[in-house]
Amino acid sequence: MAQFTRVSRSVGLITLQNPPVNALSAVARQGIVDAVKRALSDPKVKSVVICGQNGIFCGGADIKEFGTNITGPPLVPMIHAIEASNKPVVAAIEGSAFGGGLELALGCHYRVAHSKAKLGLTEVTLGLLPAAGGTQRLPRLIGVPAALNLITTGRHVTAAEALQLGIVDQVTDHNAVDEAVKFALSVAGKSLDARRISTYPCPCPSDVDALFEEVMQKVRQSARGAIAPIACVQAVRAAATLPYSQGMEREQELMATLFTSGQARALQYCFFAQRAVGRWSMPSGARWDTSKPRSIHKAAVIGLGTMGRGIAVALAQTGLSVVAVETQEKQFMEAKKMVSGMMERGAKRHGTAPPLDKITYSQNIQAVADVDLVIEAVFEDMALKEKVFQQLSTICKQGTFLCTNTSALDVDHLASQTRNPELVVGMHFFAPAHVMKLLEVVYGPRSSPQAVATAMQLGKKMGKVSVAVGNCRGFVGNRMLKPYLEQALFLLEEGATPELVDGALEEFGFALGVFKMSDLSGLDVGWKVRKGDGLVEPGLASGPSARIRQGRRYSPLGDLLCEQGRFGQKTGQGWYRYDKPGSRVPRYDPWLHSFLEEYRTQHGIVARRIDQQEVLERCLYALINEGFRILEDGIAAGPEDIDIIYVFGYSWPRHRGGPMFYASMVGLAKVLERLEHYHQAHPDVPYMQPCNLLRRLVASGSPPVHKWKEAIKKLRSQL
Ligand SMILES: CCC[C@H](O)CC(=O)SCCNC(=O)CCNC(=O)[C@H](O)C(C)(C)COP(=O)([O-])OP(=O)([O-])OC[C@H]1O[C@@H](n2cnc3c(N)ncnc32)[C@H](O)[C@@H]1OP(=O)([O-])[O-]
Repeated sequence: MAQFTRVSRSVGLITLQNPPVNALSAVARQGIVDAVKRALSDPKVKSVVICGQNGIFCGGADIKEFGTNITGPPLVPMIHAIEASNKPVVAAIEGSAFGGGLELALGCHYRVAHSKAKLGLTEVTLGLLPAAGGTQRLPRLIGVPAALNLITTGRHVTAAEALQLGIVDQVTDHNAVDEAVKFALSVAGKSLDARRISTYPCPCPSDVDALFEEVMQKVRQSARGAIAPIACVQAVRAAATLPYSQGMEREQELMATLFTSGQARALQYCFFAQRAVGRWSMPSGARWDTSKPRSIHKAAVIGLGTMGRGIAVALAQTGLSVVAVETQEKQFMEAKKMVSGMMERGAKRHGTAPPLDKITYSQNIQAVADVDLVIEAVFEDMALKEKVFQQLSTICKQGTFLCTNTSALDVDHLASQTRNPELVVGMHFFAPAHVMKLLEVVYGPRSSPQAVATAMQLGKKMGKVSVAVGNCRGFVGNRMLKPYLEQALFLLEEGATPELVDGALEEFGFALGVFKMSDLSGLDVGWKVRKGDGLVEPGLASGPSARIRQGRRYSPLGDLLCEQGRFGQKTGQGWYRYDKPGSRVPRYDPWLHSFLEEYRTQHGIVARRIDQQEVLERCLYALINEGFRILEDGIAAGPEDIDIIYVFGYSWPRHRGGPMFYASMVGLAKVLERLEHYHQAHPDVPYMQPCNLLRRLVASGSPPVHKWKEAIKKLRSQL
């Protein structure tokens, strides 16, 4: 797991060999300890280089070991031994040096990085802190403010930035290992007194207390309830205020608390779930590893509204040639300007040239004749989309994949409008499409595995986290959102306020509560859908029967707001009041509160006190219950798919691991009991009726979330 060789006569080369990312597993650590001993005891070796095989230095501690009985030599003494060595040790950093990997490099006396390498203390993203001396060495090397920034965010820095910050000593475009060997030869025999970072004083601004207070306040605000970023600040504070050995003790103490926390489990689950969704499968048995994608060189976007513009930018930024089609003159002119602006701003942020020449614009749909893939993003109207798919089917060359960006409509019905339904899939982007990471790839019963594989691969190329899901109304994300939104409205009817509901959800960790989110997306969007579904009735009848539609409880509150022209931020009024149309800061609106009171009086509802616990249970368990139905229906292959969709597309707090993981943490029996309780209290709300799958999982002993897929398969086979 770590190979020792002697190169250039006097350099001991230690190569980490633990594919795919050279993680520091027990065996790898033992390999390093043995190789270092050998290098130090070999009189022919005058200096040492540590590198990783296959162009990657080290992905850090082995995350798979966490939660198990960890054996093998611990990291901290191993790194101390390297730092204490009397022969210079140089880290040759290629690919990535993350977490414990960078901590290992910081224990070396010098660091040489390839120009394409990325470095970072990423532990915070896994609910941890850099506990192999990272919180104590990095501030000593680059100063407290810069170290705080890196450690509390876990962000990756390029080799160039690492050089500028002083993390690495040299950056090369050539082979980093060869350069590190040359470097090692040049420093052999030199004094190492000034190269052991743990002996450095910690450069600190004069007013340490004020600095940490300010940072802590910022971190608390952005952490949304996550505990690791706060522990990171506390550990760096120890570096700034205590001698190294005491700082290390504090680092270990803080890590001990984080290591066994539910948040760390949730974040590590998300890490693996994000990778697991790439290994998609379809009910037909088609899979990621047996389905070959086709390469896409030229793509088209039809419809340049908000979504279409974002999709066109995302495609062009990937390097594809894009044909952007908009038939309406006004929208066409506006979109051209907006798309160029978006690309210029993106390029400025990344210090690159905007890919303006990648996009050609047309007002004629015939312009898509020679593209490999089309993404339709016209208005969410089935008749309109049907027409577009019929046209595309005749215009496009043989074999062109036809994708729809619909957020809820029937993908299979659209496929039925074409000559080759197997080429049709959904590519459901989230707004703004060039920024948001999530992509739902929706397959219908006739979508070919190749069409799914191609959309998944294109999503990956665009930097998206793509999740393959089955076809149903709203797919996974929006289907689960419906009962969540519905409960929020029922809570208002019964006595809650938008402030109370949003407060509870934001305290749970959502970036925005449900009502602030609705104001941001526009209340008219759902109104149009409900009208289409025949749910909206004009005027305001009173009494309980006015709140039953299609045989189930219905709240017309959202419709009533829309009738008043209150569409949310865009009109300056919605569930909150805004200073002017387009403003983003929600303010308490006395009108809304009187409106709610009048509404309750009219319907004979006596407002009652509702607490945050009830808000969370009703909104979240209704959503989770629908998640179980989605699993039962086979629309999502496993809980990981649902959780990743919620974390990346719906701002579900990552440190709570996604709704299905959260349910497993709460306990399935408890979720079931609360659903039963609320269903008894509200028998006219079918979403609250516990799903069969949930009952059966509880009956089978509530297996942990990573065993659900297997359990569901078994339960299905018993039917
Ligand atoms: C005492 C305290 C010590 C310390 O302070 C704590 C830490 O270091 S915490 C650690 C801090 N480190 C981090 O936060 C870095 C975490 N890792 C990464 O950010 C990316 O994996 C990396 C950029 C390295 C490569 O990206 P890429 O090229 O797109 O490749 P990919 O991402 O698809 O991964 C390929 C496969 O490797 C797997 N795997 C990966 N890393 C680890 C690991 N550490 N362990 C185990 N497995 C790991 C991954 O699951 C996947 O498996 P599979 O079965 O094929 O799905």
